Amino acid sequence: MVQEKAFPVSWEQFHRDARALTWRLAGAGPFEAIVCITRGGLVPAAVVSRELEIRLIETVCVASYHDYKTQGTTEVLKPISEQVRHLGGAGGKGVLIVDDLVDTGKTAAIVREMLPDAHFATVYAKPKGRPLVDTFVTEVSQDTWIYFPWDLGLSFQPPISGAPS
Ligand SMILES: O=P(O)(O)OC[C@H]1O[C@H](OP(=O)(O)OP(=O)(O)O)[C@H](O)[C@@H]1O
Ligand code: HPA
Ligand SMILES: [Mg+2]
Repeated sequence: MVQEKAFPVSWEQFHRDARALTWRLAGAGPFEAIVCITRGGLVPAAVVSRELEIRLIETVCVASYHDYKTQGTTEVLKPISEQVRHLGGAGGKGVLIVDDLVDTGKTAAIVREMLPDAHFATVYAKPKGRPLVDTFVTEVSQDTWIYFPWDLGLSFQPPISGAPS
């Protein structure tokens, strides 16, 4: 899909939104562990784990967008450890899965299958992936590209009215 709109997020805004996610999750627990979907889930998982005082953190390593904005085959580079898979029964009850966003929902569908009873949380959601998420903070349209602070740098911005003369 052509991404027509841009949604740039600063570190401060991301921190605020990740905290807002934690407020929404407060009544959904208790959670014994967090499974963070790398790499995008690492930053919100750090904030959520701090706020909910969860110290058992596991990763599931999934790569889907190999080129900028272009989705390729979704690869699971590292699965969820047996220790965490067996918490609270085989389905993952009491486990919180965290990612930065859900877009098409492909990544979320793969990880959900690993732990069907876990609670799935993202900071941002696009309409296609939204049904796969239990808790999120902000929805953006499908044709919006979210620019995360760890992918950005300071650069010249042309005036909104057009290119500079
Ligand atoms: O809903 P989807 O269409 O599957 O897209 C969402 C996923 O895409 C991004 O990860 P990416 O594969 O770019 O890897 P990264 O987290 O290492 O940046 C993002 O962090 C989500 O995990
Ligand atoms: O909108 C997005 N922004 C950053 N990474 C992404 N991966 C899938 N969709 C997005
Ligand atoms: Mg990711």
